[in-house]
Amino acid sequence: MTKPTPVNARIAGLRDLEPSARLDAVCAAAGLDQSDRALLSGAGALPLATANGMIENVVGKFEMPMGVATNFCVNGKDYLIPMVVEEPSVVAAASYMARIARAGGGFHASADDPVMRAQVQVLGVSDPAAARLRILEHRDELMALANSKDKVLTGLGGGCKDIEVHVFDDTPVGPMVVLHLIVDVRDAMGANTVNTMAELLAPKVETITGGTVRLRILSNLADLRLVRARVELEAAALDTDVLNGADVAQGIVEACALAVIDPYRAATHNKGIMNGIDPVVIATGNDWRAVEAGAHAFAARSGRYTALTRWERTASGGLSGSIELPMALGLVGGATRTHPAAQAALRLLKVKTATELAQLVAAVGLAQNMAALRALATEGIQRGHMALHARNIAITAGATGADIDRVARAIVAAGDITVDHARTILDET
Ligand SMILES: CC(C)(COP(=O)([O-])OP(=O)([O-])OC[C@H]1O[C@@H](n2cnc3c(N)ncnc32)[C@H](O)[C@@H]1OP(=O)([O-])[O-])[C@@H](O)C(=O)NCCC(=O)NCCSC(=O)C[C@@](C)(O)CC(=O)[O-]
Ligand SMILES: NC(=O)C1=CN([C@@H]2O[C@H](COP(=O)(O)OP(=O)(O)OC[C@H]3O[C@@H](n4cnc5c(N)ncnc54)[C@H](OP(=O)(O)O)[C@@H]3O)[C@@H](O)[C@H]2O)C=CC1
Repeated sequence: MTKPTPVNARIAGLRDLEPSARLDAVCAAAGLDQSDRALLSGAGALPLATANGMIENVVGKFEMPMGVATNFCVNGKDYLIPMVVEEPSVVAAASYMARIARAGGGFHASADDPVMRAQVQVLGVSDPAAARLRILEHRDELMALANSKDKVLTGLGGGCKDIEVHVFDDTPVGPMVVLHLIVDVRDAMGANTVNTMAELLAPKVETITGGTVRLRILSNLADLRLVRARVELEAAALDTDVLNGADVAQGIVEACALAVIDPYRAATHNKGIMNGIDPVVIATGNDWRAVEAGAHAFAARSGRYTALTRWERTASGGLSGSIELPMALGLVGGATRTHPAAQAALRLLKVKTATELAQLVAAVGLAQNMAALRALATEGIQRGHMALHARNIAITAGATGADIDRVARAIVAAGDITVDHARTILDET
């Protein structure tokens, strides 16, 4: 078997090319063929008949831009990152921080096994404490039943691995027993897989407990499927012509401190992290609502909503950043296999397992957070963000073709990035 060519994620000057030439450069760097090139370009990427098979009452398709973040090195391997997002400056910011990080060895990531929970809610149990023990006495039998249907998953080494029972003595509807199925879903996101198992077990659970089963559904708080990424930099890596790297590092640490203690800041801080995570989740056809729900529930797990990242100074005066959060992503199942462009995005990423994809996504989230904190702690968000948003403003004002960049440059130079000003410039020419 021939070894796949390693990707070089450092494509200098990509931003200066036209989209078509950029795509050529990306495909060349990743060794993708013409059919993947066509899918990534968006042309005919999702046939209407396929879209019609994905959701209900389909009337058409809604297009979004796909960009590619450069410079990412995670666990010593380079990756080009497809990002589907409507917000300017996100792809640039991720690429920028990945460029800084790669000089120090890039990001280091690790992940738990791909284990999800499904909940089976049991009501009307007169002896919940004893019912819990009766369920645990039947643990092996319940696990065998759960694993009896999905031979593909068990054949791959996945399947139900454990059972937990949680008892809530006092709820608005009386005592409640909640069984958790702990399932290794391998390369699936796993919702359909674990839901099928939970529904299969329900009659048996009713017999064991004497209660009535109501909900049988996965939990999006995928706290057994955590992913982690970290980055470490010398302070000098953050030096610029006008900024001292040590001051920037200290500013990032101080910015993070507010997000750790204050939910008002934590919500925005975590939104910035999801700016990096969601676009990759979407590009690969994964369920971003599930990832969002898991991230925010995890951020609030102590009872107080907090930041998903931590930024600290190292002993040598450098900067270290880390992130940990649930990450339920699949390479199979859901839309990952039905959307042709999602398949092409996965080929661009060259990930072999859902766990590898999760690690990458965490690294992008960390990079995005670093970019936002770096900007916020120094010049503020508006200079870099608004300079890129200026092209949106120019389009809103009616600019087309070459006028978009011309008008954007003019409103940035004038320091008046408004639709009114863009219209004035358009009217003058
Ligand atoms: C926007 C930058 C990167 C500009 O920063 P800059 O200093 O003007 O960038 P530069 O021109 O020196 O370029 C540096 C590198 O950035 C990348 N880059 C730079 N420009 C481009 C471009 N046009 N197209 C593609 N890549 C670009 C590119 O990698 C480039 O290196 P190269 O490869 O060229 O050698 C910087 O100001 C930044 O990182 N700002 C933060 C932006 C951000 O966080 N945006 C998210 C939206 S705001 C928000 O929603 C979240 C927030 C902020 O509220 C979260 C929070 O509060 O925590
Ligand atoms: N709360 C939530 O988040 C909910 C989300 N969803 C949706 O569920 C979907 C994801 O469910 P998911 O279970 O991942 O999808 P699927 O059921 O489509 O795919 C999983 C199945 O793929 C097969 N499979 C083949 N190869 C592998 C492999 N390498 N690793 C694992 N499984 C493999 C398995 O069995 P086999 O071949 O026998 O099928 C497995 O059961 C998403 O669309 C999501 O939006 C649904 C309900 C709730």
